[in-house]
Amino acid sequence: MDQSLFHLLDQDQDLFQRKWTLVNGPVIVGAGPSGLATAACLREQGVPFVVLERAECIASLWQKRTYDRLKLHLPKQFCQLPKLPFPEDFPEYPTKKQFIEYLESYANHFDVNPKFNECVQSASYDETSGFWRVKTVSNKVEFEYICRWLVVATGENAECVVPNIEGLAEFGGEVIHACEYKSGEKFQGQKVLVVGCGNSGMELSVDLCNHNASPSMVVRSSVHVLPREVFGKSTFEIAVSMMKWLPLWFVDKLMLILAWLVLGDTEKYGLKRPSVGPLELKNTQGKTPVLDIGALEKIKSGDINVVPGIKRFSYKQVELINGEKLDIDAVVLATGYRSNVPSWLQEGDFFCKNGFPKAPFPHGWKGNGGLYAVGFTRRGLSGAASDAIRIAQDIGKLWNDETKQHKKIAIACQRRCISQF
Ligand SMILES: Cc1cc2nc3c(=O)[nH]c(=O)nc-3n(C[C@H](O)[C@H](O)[C@H](O)COP(=O)(O)OP(=O)(O)OC[C@H]3O[C@@H](n4cnc5c(N)ncnc54)[C@H](O)[C@@H]3O)c2cc1C
Ligand SMILES: NC(=O)C1=CN([C@@H]2O[C@H](COP(=O)(O)OP(=O)(O)OC[C@H]3O[C@@H](n4cnc5c(N)ncnc54)[C@H](OP(=O)(O)O)[C@@H]3O)[C@@H](O)[C@H]2O)C=CC1
Ligand SMILES: O=C(O)C(=O)Cc1c[nH]c2ccccc12
Repeated sequence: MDQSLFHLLDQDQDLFQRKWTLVNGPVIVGAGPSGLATAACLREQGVPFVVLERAECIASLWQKRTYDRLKLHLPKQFCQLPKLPFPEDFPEYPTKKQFIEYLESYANHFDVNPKFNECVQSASYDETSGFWRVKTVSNKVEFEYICRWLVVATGENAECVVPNIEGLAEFGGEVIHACEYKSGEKFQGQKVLVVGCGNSGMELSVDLCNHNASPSMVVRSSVHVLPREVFGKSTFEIAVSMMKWLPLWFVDKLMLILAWLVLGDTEKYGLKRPSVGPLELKNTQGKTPVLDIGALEKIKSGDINVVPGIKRFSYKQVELINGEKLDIDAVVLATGYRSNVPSWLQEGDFFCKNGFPKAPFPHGWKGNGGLYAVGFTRRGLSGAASDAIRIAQDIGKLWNDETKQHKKIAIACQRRCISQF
């Protein structure tokens, strides 16, 4: 055993109570697209790894916490993971079911077998030994993994944001977060308040209309709505192509002109635009523009009722900041997600309090002491794919160097033993 590990064992009696594993290679926390992509790239280089996943399946965000009608909203070439493209017969915008099928076959193809139902409780770096200690709990049993490299792949959407709005506890009707919403079927005939107007709020409002419910959607500040396509071509793709030649601010201006030509003036319908352009806002604050797939039409027709911010809830009612009171049967909180990294990673240099790396893109993938982050660049699946490639290359090189050194030491020891006989 590596001498430095004795130091770890000496200082912690607890370790003997827990089941512990010395991992040859990195531990990857999270088996979503980011964790799977990193694992696949490591597999290609022959580097062993362990993937820890709190759920009982891969891609739990997609399998457990998204609604039925969900489709990828960027064209498929921007959503595939490294080294294995989507099947050719997939449509331009794969459905959630197709995306999950792809991820399952991706994990099988690269022989990625995560340890399921293992929620990472803490991870800390031991300076003296240069090892990470990753503690998990599974069915009340504690496990510990000791490794040289730690890859954080728990995602930008690890936990739901549930705002504390006055009176919500007294509301009396059903209150769910968007991550629990599957379909509008059970809301048929009901008046539903959708809080939030990001992609979730907009798409759930459309789904509610399609199931004969009456949604009112809260827009408390501002939102950029862009058409998903312009003259049959993906708006996102157009923006990516233009950014090769033009500065971001200029592409933003062109996007807003295109949006105005296709959608008209959205402010007329209560959808005030932010003062910062859509791509700059995504890059600087992580706020994703809405790619419209039919919500705007339903807003224009009045099927989706746009309302301002909330003052307070009372029994089966909401009071808005303009003093208006609405009778409602249910509330869907489409109020977004957050990272959970600060709750388990005991580290203060690399990650901010908000659970995202401190260093701006493209520097936020590698920290000190063998720490890595994949999927935190606010660039969706394509951002996660490029992080994964970089991280696997970096770890691959270090792992190969260390493995060669260990082999040399082993051979030297063997020679010494032989010469002593
Ligand atoms: C509704 C929705 C639609 C989206 N659509 C698109 C799209 O079309 N295109 C696009 O590019 N992006 C899209 N995104 C962005 C999304 O972030 C990515 O699609 C993708 O899921 C990110 O992958 P990830 O692996 O980084 O995170 P996740 O998919 O969230 O995976 C993280 C995994 O880590 C696990 N985990 C978390 N904490 C722990 C812990 N403490 N211990 C162990 N395991 C843990 C989770 O259970 C989860 O399985 C969408 C997001 C949402 C919410
Ligand atoms: N088809 C697809 O591919 C889809 C992709 N997604 C992606 O998932 C990610 C998360 O999206 P989403 O779930 O929409 O979350 P977002 O973070 O994008 O949006 C949250 C919304 O909730 C509002 N909000 C938060 N708190 C309150 C409050 N107290 N009162 C009123 N409004 C509030 C925010 O308003 P404010 O701006 O004022 O803070 C904002 O409008 C995004 O990256 C998105 O693109 C989501 C759905 C579908
Ligand atoms: O859907 C998401 O959450 C994404 O992050 C995808 C995405 C990455 N960059 C963008 C820019 C504009 C719209 C969506 C995205």
